[in-house]
Amino acid sequence: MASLQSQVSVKSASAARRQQLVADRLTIARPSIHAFTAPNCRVQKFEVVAERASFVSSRSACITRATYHGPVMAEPGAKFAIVVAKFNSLITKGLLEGALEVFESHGVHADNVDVAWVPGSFELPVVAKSMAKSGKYAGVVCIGAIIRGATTHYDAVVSAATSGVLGAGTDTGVPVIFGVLTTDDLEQALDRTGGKVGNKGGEAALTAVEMAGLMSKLKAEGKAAW
Ligand SMILES: Nc1c(NC[C@H](O)[C@H](O)[C@H](O)CO)[nH]c(=O)[nH]c1=O
Ligand SMILES: CC(=O)[C@@H](O)COP(=O)(O)O
Repeated sequence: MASLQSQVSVKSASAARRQQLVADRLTIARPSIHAFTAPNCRVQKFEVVAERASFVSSRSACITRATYHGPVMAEPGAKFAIVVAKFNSLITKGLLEGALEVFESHGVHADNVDVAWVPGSFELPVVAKSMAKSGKYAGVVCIGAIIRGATTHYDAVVSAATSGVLGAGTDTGVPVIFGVLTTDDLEQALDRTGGKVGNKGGEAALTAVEMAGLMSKLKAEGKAAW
């Protein structure tokens, strides 16, 4: 497609030159025009100087893109699971409360949220994946609090929990949400458990509602594999 500069130059070119440029351009452009003559697409007569603008406007009139968003309210009857680590339970109990409150305020009845307790964040993935694979839940929230200690054990647990929770979702097609704090100290964790940074457990629950609704829409239109 010719640049805007060359289109402007066409106007000032001699008549003969102008005819040649038009012929060249329409030859170049014609295949593109045919590409957008869909049944509902009205192909406008292209005036050479304004050709590019007309082409773009005509093209945009022919795009029928589908766009999907997840909802903020859960579908009626949708069930969710929360897998929560006992380690650092001072924190994880607060994160769990935040998640339960958000589920309740976003259309998920308390009876439709199952809670499974595991020893530590390292154990979150195996239970999360198993529950996701059961097909009983629209989404699974994983809650943990990994707080750095004196050794590199922190890194091992963070890595395992992160990749494990990710895999539980991608392997099953069920949204599995990472509601696991990874902090340098207790204060940072408290700040994210209803403190000045909010409640990350509640945020994870909201993400679960949105993702579950999105997957439901995509599945309904045959656009999600699971
Ligand atoms: N240090 C933390 C742990 N460590 C325990 C592991 O998660 C795991 O239970 C153990 O290695 C046995 O497999 N877990 C946390 O959730 N948070 C921590 O800070
Ligand atoms: C995240 C951990 O595993 C960590 O809290 C354990 O503490 P430490 O490294 O002092 O053994």
